[in-house]
Formats: sequence, structure tokens, C-alpha cells
Amino acid sequence: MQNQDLATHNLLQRWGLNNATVYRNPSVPLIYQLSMLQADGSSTRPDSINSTGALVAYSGKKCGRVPKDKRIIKDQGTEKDVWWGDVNIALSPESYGEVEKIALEYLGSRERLFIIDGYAGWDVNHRLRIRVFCTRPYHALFMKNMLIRPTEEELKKDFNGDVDFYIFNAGPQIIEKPIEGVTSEGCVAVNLTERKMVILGTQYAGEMKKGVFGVTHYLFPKQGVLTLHSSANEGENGDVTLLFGLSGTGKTTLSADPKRNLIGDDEHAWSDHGIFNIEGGCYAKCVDLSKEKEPEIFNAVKFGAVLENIEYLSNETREVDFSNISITENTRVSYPLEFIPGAKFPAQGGHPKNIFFLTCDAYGVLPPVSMLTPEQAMYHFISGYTAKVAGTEVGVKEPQATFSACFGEAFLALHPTLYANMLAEKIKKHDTKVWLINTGWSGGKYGVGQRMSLKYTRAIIDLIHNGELKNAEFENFPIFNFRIPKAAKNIPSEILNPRNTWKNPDEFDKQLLELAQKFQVNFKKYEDKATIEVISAGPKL
Ligand SMILES: Nc1ncnc2c1ncn2[C@@H]1O[C@H](COP(=O)(O)OP(=O)(O)O)[C@@H](O)[C@H]1O
Ligand SMILES: C=C(OP(=O)(O)O)C(=O)O
Ligand SMILES: [Mn+2]
Repeated sequence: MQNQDLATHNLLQRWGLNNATVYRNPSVPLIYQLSMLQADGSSTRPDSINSTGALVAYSGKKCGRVPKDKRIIKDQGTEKDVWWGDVNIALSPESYGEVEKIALEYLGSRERLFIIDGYAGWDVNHRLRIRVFCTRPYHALFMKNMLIRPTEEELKKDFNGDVDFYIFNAGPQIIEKPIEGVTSEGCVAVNLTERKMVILGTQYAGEMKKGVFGVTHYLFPKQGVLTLHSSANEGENGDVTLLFGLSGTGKTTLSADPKRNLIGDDEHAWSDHGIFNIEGGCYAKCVDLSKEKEPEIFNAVKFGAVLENIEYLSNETREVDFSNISITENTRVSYPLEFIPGAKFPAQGGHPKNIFFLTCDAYGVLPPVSMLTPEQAMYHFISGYTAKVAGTEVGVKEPQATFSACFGEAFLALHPTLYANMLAEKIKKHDTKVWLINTGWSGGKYGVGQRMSLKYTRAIIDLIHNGELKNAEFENFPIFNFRIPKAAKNIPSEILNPRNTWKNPDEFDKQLLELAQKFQVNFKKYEDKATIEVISAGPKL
């Protein structure tokens, strides 16, 4: 839309913007065409189109999120309830004003500006209206994919004036002057009170979608709705499964299951009426993506999808080399939910029957599957033991064992125990079964053993879904006191107890003990807020 209508003009004036050329909710082909002009000032490699029709773009220096540059504005509205610390680093309203000014000046001075309007949350009672301002065509397409696309009618009804949350993405612009509380040339500043966020100094698209997720973590629990860093799908009989996990643990991969209908791959919420997806699209990792192993995701790489930071096998054919991670291990593809066959619309479901905690155990000592008691579920949800895989956060080069509360500590706006207590109440009320699934190392730690076979993880999940695993014969897994199956169809029995997969069982015992100690040290910070039942559900030395 090159000639501004009055409504668009007013939206711009509201923020002191008066760009001559503004594209408000442009079509996919138009975004493609504009991305080929490369006049967005991003100074990265040019955008292109791959052999299957996806838009290929590069994010420049930053290819993962930058948690160290994230700030939450501390004001009267937020100072009492936000969980301040390393995750939520405080920034003053004055400093926020300065970063916002830099962002708006950048956005306003560009030749072209994009506005993308969309919802966050499929439940109409809880959805937020989001408006994104950006200058890179690929960022516009990314958010068009990742937000829930409004109908023409909804656009007229809900997006004509102010909305619930604004994103000012001025990623190509760096911060060149000192600002109190800002410690690098980049800043991702979230103003929860005034419902807006600024991005400077990073062009990684994931920062926008996880920004929205963080806002829902602040707003939804106040309405009794629990936010979940999980994927979700639904079986033929309407049974819902949630798969929690930190980045790279398998939420996206395992939720795309041909036997089940996809609800969403990353961000959900659980209300008194069931679960709903927060997003309109998926954002899958591409490293080693293959048609054989992950056909649904592989086939989603087509016209309308955005490929981020990939290399070609050949510049001539524009076939993607998914094994090439020379730019980053965190290569990505974003596509609308409907690109996955059988995705469910509206993307909502009932109360979950099963929950999987996906953990990528870099030590190779946790079993591929363990059945948890409700108390163990709480203990392990608060602990959030897993590994940070390479790439998703800037600076992480190999799997790094970590405890990430609620399997998504980076996105928690409030104290972890608040989310954990809400989860405890819901799984009790709805009799949800919780399983811990190790998608990480087997047969030795990272560097010695190998990643758990995707085939076996899928087989385990199938047996839980068809009810067979529940009836297997179980044994106790020591120290952690998990119930683990002794045998299961389609899975070699020796892998079910990880001790059998290690060459040297003594080394295994030592590593298991070490991990248990790490759990205990980590849990100390939650002990004053957890019940005695939950504390005693942890590993025992
Ligand atoms: N056993 C396994 N289970 C799940 N994913 C696995 C497994 N082994 C290897 N992988 C790979 O790990 C990555 C998981 O990434 P993804 O599903 O995008 O994680 P998330 O959505 O949780 O960030 C994929 O590249 C997948 O191919
Ligand atoms: C996009 C991200 O999430 P995930 O890897 O969980 O999909 C991210 O953490 O930047
Ligand atoms: Mn994912």
C-alpha cells in the first residue's frame, strides 16, 4: 500500500513517523518482490529465493537471541511483580525513552517501512493485538507467519486504532552512545507497562516472537492462564499432548507427527477451557533437515516460508545445504501453521492427557523415558534440567548443561514457582500424566556417546500415545527414583536403562551422582517456596 490511507497515516503519526512509503500488511508476493530490491539498509548478504520457493535472508552478526542485551523496564507497574535478576535485567523508563527514540528515528528515516498486524493467542477471550514496525522485508514476512493472521474483517474491527502491544524492530541500527543500563551496541527492551518493545543491534528474527511470548508470560497468568514453553498436538480421539523443552530439545520436530494433528510448535497457554497456541506459525531448526527424517518440516520449506542464515549447495540451482552450519548452527525456517499437513484450526485443544518434559541431557545419564509422579513432575518442572544447544543463544558453541526453570527460564516474567504452582494445580485437576524424555545423549556424555536416535524417541512417544507403555513392566532408576520400562516394542531394551549403554558402568555411576548433586545445588534457590513433598521428590544421594 504505497499511498497511505488516513488510518495508516494516523498510526504513523501516533509514533511521530512520517515515512513516504509504507507497506501495511503486504501480501507475500509483494514482500518477496521488495526483498529483492535490497534497499533496507541492513548491510547483510542479499536476500534470495531457494529452489523450493522460500525466501532466504541473513540476520548479520547475530544469529541467535542475545539474553544479555534483554532489558525489562522497571517502573511502578512492574517493580513489585517481575522476577528481577539475570533473566529480567532492569532498565529505567528514562533509558527506555532513549532507546525508543533511536529506534523510531531509524524507522522514520528509512525509505520503506513495514507494518504487520496480527494476534497472539487463538483463544478469542485472551488474544492480544500486536503491531510490528520493521524495515526488513524478511522480518515482515516472519511476523506475518508467526502471528495469527487476522481476516479482512478482523483487521477493520480490531486494528484500526491502538493495539495491545507494539514491536519497534530497528535491528539494523546499533546504539552508538552511552545509555545508562545498556551494556552493548544492542538492546532488546520490553516495556510491559506501556505495552511496547524496542529491538536495536540484532536482526535475528526469533527475538520478536520470543518477545511476544515474554509479554504473555506477564499478562496471561494474571488472568489465570498458564503460559507454556511447549509444543502441542492432538490425537484422533482428541487427546492433547504438550511437549515442553528448551530450544533444540525437540518441541518442533516431535510435534510434527503424521499420526497426530499439530496445534503448535513452541508457545502455548492453558486456561480453564483447555490449551491454545499463541502463534500462527512455526520456527524450526534446519540443521541436518532431511526429507527422510523430518518430511513434514522439510516440505514446509516452500513459497511463503522464510529461511534464515542457510548456505546453498550451489548458487546456480539454489538448493539448500542443510548440513552447512558455517554461518550458524541455529539455521531456521519459519512457516505458517497450515504448511504442516493436518494442522488443527483453530489451534486449540482440550486439557492435556500427557505431558512430555523433553530434556537434552548432555551427560548421557538420564533414561530415554521415565514416568514421573506428580511431585517429581513439579520438582523437574521447577528445575528444568537440560542443555543449551549450540547457536540459539549467542556465544553457546556446544551443548551446555543448564537448569532453565519451567524449561523456558529466559521467557519467565514472574517468579518460576508461580508458573509451577499453576501447572501443579492443573495436572492434578485434569489427571495429566507427566513423562521425562531424554532427547540428548546416550551411551556416554557429549563427545563420547551419541544423540538419542530420533527413531527411538518417536517410538517411545507412540507407545505412550497408544497407551501401551503404561502397561509395561517398570523398574526403579536409582538416585532419581524414576519408573522406567524394562522393555518396550520397537526399542532395543538395552537403551531403556542408560547404564547399559555406557562402556564403563563405574563412570556412569559417577556421572549420575555428579548430575544429582547439580540438581540439589540448583534446587536450593527454590527450597523456601516449594513444599516438602516436592523437595523430597528430587534425587537422593
Ligand atoms: N532424539 C531426538 N529427539 C528430538 N530431536 C532430535 C533427536 N535427535 C536429534 N534431534 C534433532 O534435534 C533438533 C531438535 O530441534 P527442534 O525440534 O527445533 O527443537 P525445539 O523446537 O525444542 O527448539 C532437530 O534438529 C532434530 O533433528
Ligand atoms: C526460537 C527460539 O526457540 P526454540 O528453539 O525453542 O524454537 C529461541 O529460543 O530463540
Ligand atoms: Mn522449536
